[in-house]
Amino acid sequence: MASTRPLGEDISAPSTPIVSFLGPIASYTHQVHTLLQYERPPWSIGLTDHDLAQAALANFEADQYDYEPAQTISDVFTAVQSGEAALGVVPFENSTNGAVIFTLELLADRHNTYPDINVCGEAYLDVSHYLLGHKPTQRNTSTDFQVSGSCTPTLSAPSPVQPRTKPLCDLKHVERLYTHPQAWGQCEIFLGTYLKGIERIDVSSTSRAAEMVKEDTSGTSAAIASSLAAEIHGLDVLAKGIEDRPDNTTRFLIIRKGVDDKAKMSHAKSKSLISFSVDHRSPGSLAQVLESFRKYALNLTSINSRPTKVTPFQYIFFVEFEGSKLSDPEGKVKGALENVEKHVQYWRWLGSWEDKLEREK
Ligand SMILES: O=C(O)C(=O)C[C@]1(C(=O)O)C=C[C@@H](O)C=C1
Repeated sequence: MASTRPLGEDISAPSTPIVSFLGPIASYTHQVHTLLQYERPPWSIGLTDHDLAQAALANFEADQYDYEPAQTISDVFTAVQSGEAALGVVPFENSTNGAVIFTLELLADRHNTYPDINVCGEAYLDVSHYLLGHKPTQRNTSTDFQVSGSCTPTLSAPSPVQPRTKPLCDLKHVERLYTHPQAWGQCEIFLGTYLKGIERIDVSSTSRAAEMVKEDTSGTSAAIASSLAAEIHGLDVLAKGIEDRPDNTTRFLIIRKGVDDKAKMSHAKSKSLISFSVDHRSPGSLAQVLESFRKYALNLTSINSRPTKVTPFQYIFFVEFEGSKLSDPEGKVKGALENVEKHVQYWRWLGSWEDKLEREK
């Protein structure tokens, strides 16, 4: 996608910086842009896939970047660490289903594969999942197609939770489902009501799931993906808005290589992320790390952990807090991090960026 031109001494440097995202196009990572959240806007009809990719990531000022789909989240990290991409977009957490462990695993960086990766931004995207596939043919249509939209009360579950939506057609022909592993947990009520027991196959992204359903000519596969993926792949919409909660939102992190010098001048409300490990034999060591933030009145916004993979049941922790290491006029972040350092075996600052969460007033 990108053309090249000499830039200083590095003749291989691309002329237009690249944004790497989890592809293929029409993944949610690709749609970190409000215009394409739910429907493809009228102006986009007739655009090529490449044009769409350009438009969808307009969060990054579309004309200033080229956008390149990566096959996995780790490919996004590799593209940024190698300098091939100027920025990368990776999912970090979902409001219904929690942390995206693939991204945490990469941020844990146990073998120092991504020493220069730095989080420089975040974006929130409302995620509405569609069930995509092929409408049943006459051969596999059930004659008694009815959808009540209600779960049958049983002795163990006398008041089952109701799905928010009903299928648009009979789903009896669906024999297998594809999606990104993060999406199952966002649609459990619908799946448990209408597609209970159907085989689930994990794939690298929701848009790849849609591609695979398109490739399966038997018509018996379905994907959980975006409405944009339905349009791009010409798939039938079998159900709309199948997520369990109307406020289903995914938070994406924007990563870059090295620190953004411009961020040093920012006075915006910020967040920062660190990773660390503590000596598990020493009681209270984690509490002492967390106490550092209380001492400097820095609000914590998330805590996660992943196994160290050195000793079973020992963890690498991730703590996110309000405040910026890059713009810290009162020295609160500096003070807290100096304190953290006293109580950890190892720690790493992973970045500070502008807080984009719209909080309820
Ligand atoms: O598969 C995609 O479309 C993605 O962008 C990944 C991803 C995720 O990993 O959280 C993003 C948003 C949805 O929550 C489901 C999947």
